Amino acid sequence: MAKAIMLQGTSSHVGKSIVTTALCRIFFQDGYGVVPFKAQNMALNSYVTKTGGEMGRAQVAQAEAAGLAPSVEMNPVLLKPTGNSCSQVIVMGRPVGTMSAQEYHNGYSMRALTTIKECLHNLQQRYDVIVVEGAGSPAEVNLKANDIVNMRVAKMVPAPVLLVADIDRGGALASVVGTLELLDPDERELVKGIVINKFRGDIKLLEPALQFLEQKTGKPVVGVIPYMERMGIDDEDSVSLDDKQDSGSREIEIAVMRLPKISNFTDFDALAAEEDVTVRYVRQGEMIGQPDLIILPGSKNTIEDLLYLQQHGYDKAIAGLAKTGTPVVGICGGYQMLGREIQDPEHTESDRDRIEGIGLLDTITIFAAEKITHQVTANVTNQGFLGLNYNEKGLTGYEIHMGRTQFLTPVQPAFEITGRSGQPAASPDGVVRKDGLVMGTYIHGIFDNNRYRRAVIDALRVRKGLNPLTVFRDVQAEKEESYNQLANIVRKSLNMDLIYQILGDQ
Ligand SMILES: NC(=O)CC[C@H](N)C(=O)O
Repeated sequence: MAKAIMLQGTSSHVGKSIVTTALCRIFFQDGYGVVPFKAQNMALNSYVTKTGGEMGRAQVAQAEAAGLAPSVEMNPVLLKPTGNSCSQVIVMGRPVGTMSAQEYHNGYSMRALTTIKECLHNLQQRYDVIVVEGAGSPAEVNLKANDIVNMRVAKMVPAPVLLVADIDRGGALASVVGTLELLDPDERELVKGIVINKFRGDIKLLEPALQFLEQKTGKPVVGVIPYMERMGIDDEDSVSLDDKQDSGSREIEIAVMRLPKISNFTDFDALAAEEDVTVRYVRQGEMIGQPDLIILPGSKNTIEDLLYLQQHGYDKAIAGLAKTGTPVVGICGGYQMLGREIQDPEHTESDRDRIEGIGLLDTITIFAAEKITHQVTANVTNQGFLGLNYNEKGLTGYEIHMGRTQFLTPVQPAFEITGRSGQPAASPDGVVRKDGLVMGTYIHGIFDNNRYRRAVIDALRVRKGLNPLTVFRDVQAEKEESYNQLANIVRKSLNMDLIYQILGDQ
């Protein structure tokens, strides 16, 4: 039977996910069979497992840190907000419907608890340590009755809890004391320590505050973790996307349209980490400017996001720039938008039956109720995007979509899908427009393919009269390195003896 430890926060975005990831790697380094768990996640930045199940990305990073292949048991419930206070509810990797917040909290969430219990039970049988993550704050007294992710889970496991507070924003002391005050006595009893996260400054100045906290609450401060710059580790939700800094001013500028319902924004992280690339998110009201490439990202609600582009004149701006030679890439929802029309006869995403697309590709997309979620492998043969003549076998990525795209005239596909969820496949994917300036694809994560990413960037360089760069980055190896670095920092910052003692007391 596994031992467990749970990270809960004084509010969202205090850094629970990253501390959970760090603990997963620390226990992994120390030789334990460790597994992450978060009962319910709310995020549009999802991932597709080997068997085609959808789950939150933070648990994927945690699984990788734990040396495991991600599986939906680690995050049995995923809520993907679609707009109008509704979410698509994913249970064990598959969508079970779109529900309003009311329907979910007052009717459905408690039913999901049985699944959550089963997953926990299975993981407890198979691993030595479970690192459980909560969500938001456990002290939302109005939501507590239907909570399936914080204290109810802690009691179910049962797991000792570390309460994480963000000191960077200020108010950390009050939020720790206040959170503990609002918990029921048995819940408060489960909290075994406090973690101060995102600290910058002089620790000497903080020390009296730590003593105060220990005296006031009777709980030990388990550690103070320094503020860490982004370490190339996947974030949980689009709150973090808005915190992302554009990556400086480098030779190649890629403008990514910041759609209100952007999904899978991790598609662009590997581009942003290139030394010669700036990824600039074009937020509402901002100009697109004169980038070297425009990317329309994936979207949980293609029609609403296309309407957003139209309302702000971005559709015309993109079409205008494409006309004067700026290359455009659309990924998944962005690919759908680039076509002539999108139809949603069953209203799977919005109330509209149809909407006119940006019209850069000769395609039409029709939404179907059945969702396609697969990890894919793909080949690319003579891909002429940006005038390249690019060939590579065994590219990897994943598909998450309800829409099916048809070609109105014969087109040059962008990729050839050769495998889906481990089964052989043979189907064309996407389009490269004849002039090589516009490309659409359903494959998320396509720029995580190291050689392909570099080829596209180098083609952009050549268009600008710059020489190609002779660099090769292995983003997967870099990620591994980031988990180790993270673990080193957190190990130094936390009293690991105390954490092992808390684990051992179970
Ligand atoms: N991941 C995406 O971009 C999804 C696009 C669109 N919402 C669909 O389901 O087809």
